[in-house]
Amino acid sequence: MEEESSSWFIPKVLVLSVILSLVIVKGMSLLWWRPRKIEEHFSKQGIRGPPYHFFIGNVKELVGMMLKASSHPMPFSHNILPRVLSFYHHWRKIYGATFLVWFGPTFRLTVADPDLIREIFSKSEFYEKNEAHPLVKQLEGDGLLSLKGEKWAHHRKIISPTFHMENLKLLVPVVLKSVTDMVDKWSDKLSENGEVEVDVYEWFQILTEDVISRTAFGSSYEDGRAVFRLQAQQMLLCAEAFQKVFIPGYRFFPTRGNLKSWKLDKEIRKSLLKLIERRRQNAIDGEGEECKEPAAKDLLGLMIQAKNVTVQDIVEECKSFFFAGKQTTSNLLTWTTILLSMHPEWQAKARDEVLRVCGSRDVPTKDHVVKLKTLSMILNESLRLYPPIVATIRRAKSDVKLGGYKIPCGTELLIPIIAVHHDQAIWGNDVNEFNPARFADGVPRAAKHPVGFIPFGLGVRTCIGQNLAILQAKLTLAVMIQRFTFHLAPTYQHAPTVLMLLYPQHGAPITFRRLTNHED
Ligand code: HEM
Repeated sequence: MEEESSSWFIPKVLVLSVILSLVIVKGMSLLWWRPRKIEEHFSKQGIRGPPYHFFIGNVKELVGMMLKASSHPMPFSHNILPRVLSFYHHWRKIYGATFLVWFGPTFRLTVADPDLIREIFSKSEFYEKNEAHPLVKQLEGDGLLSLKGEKWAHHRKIISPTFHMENLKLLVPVVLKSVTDMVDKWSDKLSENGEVEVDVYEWFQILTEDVISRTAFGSSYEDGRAVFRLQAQQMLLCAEAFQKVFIPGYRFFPTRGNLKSWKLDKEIRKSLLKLIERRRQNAIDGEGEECKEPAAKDLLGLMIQAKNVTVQDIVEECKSFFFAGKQTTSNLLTWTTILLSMHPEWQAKARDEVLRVCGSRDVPTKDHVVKLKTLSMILNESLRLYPPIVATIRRAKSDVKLGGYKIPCGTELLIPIIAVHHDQAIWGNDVNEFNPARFADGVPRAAKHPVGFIPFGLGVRTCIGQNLAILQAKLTLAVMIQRFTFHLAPTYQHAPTVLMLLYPQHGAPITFRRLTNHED
């Protein structure tokens, strides 16, 4: 009997030790041997970078640099690259603009040469979007932002009509309604001397949430807003988890945060199902009725009508929309307001134009918007100096040649958009100056290279919402400029920082003063 059990025991131990050895060999290969090979492969081509450290790569130095840079505010200057992407700025000085950096055992090649960037964006058959961090994925949803292949193409085709200029023009009155509601609230807070201090970073987020809700849900706006509110709560939970140490599989543990998030997920799904049903019913009830005003096409309506789209697809696209459209646009508005506060001469130029085109009391119309050229130049210069998305990543789908470099399959290419926008070779000696006049002859003539300006990305995966963002920004700024002059509040601290997007670390307190010709 004893003999029998020990004869079982030996093979078991053997199998276990073989498995363990295999795991160790695989682990060592991934964490030690492969990084050496990759470093060697690139070093033969003249590409170097900070040396790989076992398991953590360069994360420790990288996080250390970023934390140090954001530990105190900076002077009122637009030379923000050293603060915002300190690791890139630091290692570029040592290794040149194209270098290898390790995010744990994942390696990324930085690419800031505009010719190479054009090649990456134009050859989407060789380069795909990389897999986002699981928590970011939870935030951004499995929608347009992250989908790939046929499903991405199908969704992009369905959703595109929402963003055609003709459709967006139909949204102008509702956007204006949200904007005027906001500035009316500021007016109500004016002190006796006609001034009010507001943190525009907070206010613009509420505004853009409102506009995104209308674009996404159209006539179901009220119910849709409630869904977005639930999503916002879920995002907060994700953001909290993001700041904790990352444990693989953590999101599957029944922690308090995860339980809350799963409950929210259920509620979101339930609310959306109800919303879709009501919308379908309204469409049936309304068939044959004469429509007085043409209604703008919205994400929900288009997706409900489309073939091969499930409720889960709609849930994921809503997440994607909310994530991609809300804070990007509110950050553009925030940085532009800060810039116009720092540069009163440009604020005055913008005001002259707005008053000339729209008058001092009338709200801007869709026809006015195209005539606001100075405002367009200001927005472009704001997007150049303070791009809300500071970098993007692509992944080589197979072994591929990029310029003269041999890029192995799986290499992640990090494109530091903000570094391209702050490159003296592309923008000239005044690269760090706020000079909207450089865009006077249009975007293609502003820089020495056509790929020098890429705030919305490039190629097939370019931002689908850019027209909406610019339209909303122009309308908001036009109304603000018409009613108030503004400057930085004494408590403002200049501290551009990245947490997924470029945002003002200590908020954006701005003092608004009512314009004398706009006293109601
Ligand atoms: C100032 C505002 C905005 C900026 C700076 C911005 C920037 C970008 C950039 C750089 C990309 C490309 C990312 C990449 O190639 O990896 C992108 C993609 C995208 N953006 Fe925007 N965006 C803005 C506003 C919006 C708005 C308002 C929406 C929607 C309501 C939106 C929806 C999207 C979507 C869905 C994608 C993915 C497109 C695809 O892959 O097919 N964005 N955005």
